[in-house]
Amino acid sequence: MRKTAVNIEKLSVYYGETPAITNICMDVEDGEFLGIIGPNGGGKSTLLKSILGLVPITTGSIKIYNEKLGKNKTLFGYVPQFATMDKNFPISCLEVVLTGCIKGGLSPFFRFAKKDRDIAFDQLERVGIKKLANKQIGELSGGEFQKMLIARALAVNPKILFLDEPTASVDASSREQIYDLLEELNKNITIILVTHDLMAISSKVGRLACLNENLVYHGKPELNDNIVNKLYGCPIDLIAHGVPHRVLREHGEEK
Ligand SMILES: Nc1ncnc2c1ncn2[C@@H]1O[C@H](COP(=O)(O)OP(=O)(O)OP(=O)(O)O)[C@@H](O)[C@H]1O
Repeated sequence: MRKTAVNIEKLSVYYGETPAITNICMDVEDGEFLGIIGPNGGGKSTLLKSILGLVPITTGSIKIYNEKLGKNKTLFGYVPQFATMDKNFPISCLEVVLTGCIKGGLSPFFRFAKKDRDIAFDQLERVGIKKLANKQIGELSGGEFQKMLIARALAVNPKILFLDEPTASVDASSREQIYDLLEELNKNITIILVTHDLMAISSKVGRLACLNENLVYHGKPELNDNIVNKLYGCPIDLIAHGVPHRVLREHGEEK
């Protein structure tokens, strides 16, 4: 039987008086590829950040490999939303990946060890962009930029990789490459992916969590009308396995 990588019990997170997620109970198995979907503001990023220990839990608990949260952050790799990084910042692709190797802060004359540079090069190779190591990040395409962020997250040799909308700003071919890369990485790493990409999700992930403040659905990546309506509050075009699954009603259209 597989170990439980993440165990979430009755989790609620409030920002002040505002609930972001309420009463979430969910397990993620070791080696799983979990997709999290839901409408804007549905609490997806908050769920990721609470597992990562980046936002305080209001009530409930999270355990990582059966240990209390906070004891084992080194197990985590995190690819944040694209928009959170300034592409004009003067830093090379390799240097960004090296920041993933920093442990315990920087001193004034800090230099990366050769070992760290080797790790960074290895991770760039793993994601297929080693030749771009010395390029400034402003010169990278959207897809290359995302691969660089994945390489940075891999530099800590994580057991669980968290990604927050890694395909949001990339073209169709880069999106496919990123999903192929995640599929390959999932052979050794548990993956938890937040996405709005319903087209890809059903064919790529092992299980799906649908979040709209509450956990609306958690199970096989097969969505039906009922779940979609509960989740988004309106019909949407849903495409599963690359084939039009069904065409749902337009907004405002009568039954
Ligand atoms: N730092 C914060 N302070 C106050 N409220 C916040 C904060 N971060 C998120 N929220 C609120 O919490 C709720 C959930 O937000 P969250 O970003 O987790 O949703 P999301 O599903 O990731 O959204 P999106 O798909 O738009 O990225 C929203 O109502 C949002 O406005």
